[in-house]
Amino acid sequence: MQGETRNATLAELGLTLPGGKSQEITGISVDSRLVDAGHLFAALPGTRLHGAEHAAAALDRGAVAVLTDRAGAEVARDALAGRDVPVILAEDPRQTLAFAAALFYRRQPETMVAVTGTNGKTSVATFARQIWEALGLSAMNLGTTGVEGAYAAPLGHTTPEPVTLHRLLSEAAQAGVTHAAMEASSHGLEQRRLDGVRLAAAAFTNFTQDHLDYHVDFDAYFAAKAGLFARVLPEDGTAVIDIDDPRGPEMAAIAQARGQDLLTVGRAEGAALRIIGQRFDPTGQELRFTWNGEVRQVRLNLIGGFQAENVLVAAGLAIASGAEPEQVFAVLSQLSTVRGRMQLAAQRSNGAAVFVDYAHTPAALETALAALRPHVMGRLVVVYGAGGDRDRTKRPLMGAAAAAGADVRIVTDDNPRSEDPAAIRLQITAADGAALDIGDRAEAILRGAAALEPGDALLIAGKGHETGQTVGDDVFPFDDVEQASLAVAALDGHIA
Ligand SMILES: CC(=O)N[C@H]1[C@@H](OP(=O)(O)OP(=O)(O)OC[C@H]2O[C@@H](n3ccc(=O)[nH]c3=O)[C@H](O)[C@@H]2O)O[C@H](CO)[C@@H](O)[C@@H]1O[C@H](C)C(=O)N[C@@H](C)C(=O)N[C@H](CCC(=O)O)C(=O)O
Ligand SMILES: Nc1ncnc2c1ncn2[C@@H]1O[C@H](COP(=O)(O)OP(=O)(O)OP(=O)(O)O)[C@@H](O)[C@H]1O
Ligand SMILES: N[C@H](CCC[C@H](N)C(=O)O)C(=O)O
Ligand SMILES: [Mg+2]
Repeated sequence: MQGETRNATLAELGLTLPGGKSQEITGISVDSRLVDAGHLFAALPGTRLHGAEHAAAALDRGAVAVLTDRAGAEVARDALAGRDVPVILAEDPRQTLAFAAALFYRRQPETMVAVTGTNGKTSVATFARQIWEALGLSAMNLGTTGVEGAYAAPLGHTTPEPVTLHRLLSEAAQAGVTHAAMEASSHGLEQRRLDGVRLAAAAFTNFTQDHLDYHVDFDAYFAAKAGLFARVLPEDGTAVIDIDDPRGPEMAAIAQARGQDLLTVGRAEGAALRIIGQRFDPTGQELRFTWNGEVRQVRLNLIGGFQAENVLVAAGLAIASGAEPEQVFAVLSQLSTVRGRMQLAAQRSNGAAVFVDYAHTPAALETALAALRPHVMGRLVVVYGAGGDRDRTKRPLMGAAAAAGADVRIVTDDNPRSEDPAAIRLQITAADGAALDIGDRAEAILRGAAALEPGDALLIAGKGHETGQTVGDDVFPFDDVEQASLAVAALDGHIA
């Protein structure tokens, strides 16, 4: 289905031309290769080049107007010379583009929320969608796992660029979606990709090191995330902040300085949604929390202490955007995890559980194992590996994390890509000498599941939701969740 596209004048998109001239456009493109006749070409400064270098190509493909900055106009001077094409100069063309795209595609789900933070974005956005669905609303989430829920579509980015984003929001709204939760990646915020979205509430989960290849330093990375509250969320919006994170109070202060309402989450005293107790069992946890001082208790069929924080942040977003708190708390027991993130994939007939998680860094493996431990009375078994053609230094660190966190370890292949798989495994076992080395991932999973005694649990780490294994240039179908079921069925004689 097409979004509510139309021909629009630049003036309708908030783009004024010198001399009050008018120009109609049929679409907007940020990439010259995607320009069609009648498009506005947004020539943006990039990390590798200025989009204005491709202005000539965009015009050849039929662009009728160009949006850029001063530097871009300079770059495109020759290309534009002699062509009667209006150029809109903007201080911050990415933000101008975001606003123009919002006006061009017009419709958005009525109630929109966004979540930022280093970890937990996909989980929070998914839980928010599930809460709304359980309340009978037409809802979706948008992010790393694509667009999911009442409207579905694949995505290439966690936070898509504004043209794609607003086309999807418009299509979804037209399909009847009224509630949407989106992930705000730090790249997306920095590049103003979601500046045109009308948010009722926004959330912050936590802040740890990541993406320092893109942001110049830690402070710049924090500033990008803070932009969600300092710039994107309007003053009448509500900020939902996890104040347990060391940077949470700073984020809350930024929101308050804008006059936004604050809904705090965490274990810390004073949190509006405050975790006061958690009891873990093999398939989930009992969560005790207070809402404005009043005690509640709910069952969460979710593994990992941190999921309670994600759930309460999602509940905070639902409440902040208009849902009835009592109704929200009543549906929390129905929430299920994001695919491939601490997902219960199968269970042996002796009760031992098999989990699949996407942990593919030393810190993530450490966190995943530590989060599983309180759920497990017996031994923790882990099947893990490391991808080829990726950071080699993480391999021994992953070995050390597994050795420290799990009782029984099997090192296997992840996505070897162009590397020798056995050599990758050796670099891991260098730091985990007691681990078994079984290259074939299906066999490793079978052996891991076979080792499970009552009360034990198996974590299959590294590939999460992935559905293929890349060996050389080939991608073979491979799904950890499916392999876990097959292994358990083979061992116990039934499909789990
Ligand atoms: C680092 C980064 O975010 N780059 C984004 C940025 O591209 P860039 O600045 O590198 O672009 P460039 O290659 O220098 O080109 C400059 C401009 O010229 C245009 N161009 C380029 C070539 C051409 O022939 N014609 C043309 O018009 C490009 O579309 C671009 O607008 O602007 C482009 C258009 O908006 C984005 O597609 C591109 O995302 C790239 C593909 C990307 O991989 N981004 C990742 C890192 C990202 O955004 N990830 C986050 C999540 C991260 C996480 O949490 O894990 C996400 O939200 O997905
Ligand atoms: N609140 C949290 N605190 C600490 N770790 C978390 C939290 N939530 C999730 N994680 C860890 O981060 C992993 C990824 O979770 P999720 O996909 O929800 O995060 P994300 O922010 O969307 O990540 P990405 O930037 O990769 O899309 C989980 O598998 C888990 O190990
Ligand atoms: N986005 C990450 C995912 C890694 C997942 C892991 N299964 C691997 O293949 O290394 C990367 O490409 O480095
Ligand atoms: Mg994500």
